Amino acid sequence: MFQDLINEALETGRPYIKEGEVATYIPELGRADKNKLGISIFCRDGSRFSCGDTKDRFSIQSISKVISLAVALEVCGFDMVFENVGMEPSGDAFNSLIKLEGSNSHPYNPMINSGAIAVASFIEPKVSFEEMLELARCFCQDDGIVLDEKVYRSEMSTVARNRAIAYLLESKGVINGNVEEALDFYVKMCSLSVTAESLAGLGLLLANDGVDPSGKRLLNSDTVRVVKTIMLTCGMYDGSGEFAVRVGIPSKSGVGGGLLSVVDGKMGIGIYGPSLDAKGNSIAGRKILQFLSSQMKLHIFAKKD
Ligand SMILES: NC(=O)CC[C@H](N)C(=O)O
Repeated sequence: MFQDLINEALETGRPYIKEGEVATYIPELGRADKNKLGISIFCRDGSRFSCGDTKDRFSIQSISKVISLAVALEVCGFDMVFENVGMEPSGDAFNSLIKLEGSNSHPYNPMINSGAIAVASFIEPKVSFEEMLELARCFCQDDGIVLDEKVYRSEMSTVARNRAIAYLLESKGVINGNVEEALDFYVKMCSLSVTAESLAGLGLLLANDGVDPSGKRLLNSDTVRVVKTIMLTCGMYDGSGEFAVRVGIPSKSGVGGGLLSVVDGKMGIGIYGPSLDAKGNSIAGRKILQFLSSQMKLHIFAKKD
């Protein structure tokens, strides 16, 4: 029954694929097949449902900002992170540097590039990339996660804009360490290869207050609460407000086509759909989640009867 609903959700999203495009500003992402579509749902009771291209690997891109924020909160602490990065939606594109000029020069939030590059600079001296890779595997329950070297090299060859952001952050005193190391760390985190299933695993961890399916606590409760709140308000970039109204499930998108969603206390949802809308969010993914949210009353403010 639930499987039927998921199949139906996927088909509800599929017609929208043609209205979007795959990202091409990172050349390697332009090679993705725009027609791919898959959804995985991992529930707290241990049941798992999948439909479509849920085992295809793609780069996590901005969804890594969730992992990095969680690790930064654990390793550097709440105060250190939020003294340097805000918690407000920016209303601008994910790669914007407009609001970095002016009196309040801090990045608006950790879910956009400027904020995540700052967060990378906080973590990088304390946690190695190899350790982050291992953490990502644990959080997602997926030992198959590796650094996608092609995507990494491709992004590094077109990284000028993020490099500009990083140096602007240094000039404002937000980044104090080695800027190039922070940038490299950020791009490597974006280049982790995941599947819709890995994202469902990560979603379940967050839905379950930071406790993995074996009962082991991987993240503090406070960390998980903060991460989910920032996902709700800022996870879909300048589309976050409308998404919160229409779907109402804390989510994070990436330009690789991934979507991570957390139905609190219930389930983690992972979607792969590389055809993106103008804001860089999976276009079919949005529609799938909207369908599931209304059919299953998953909106955080859905009337419970
Ligand atoms: N929105 C995204 O997924 C952006 C991530 C990408 N690596 C970038 O920095 O541009």
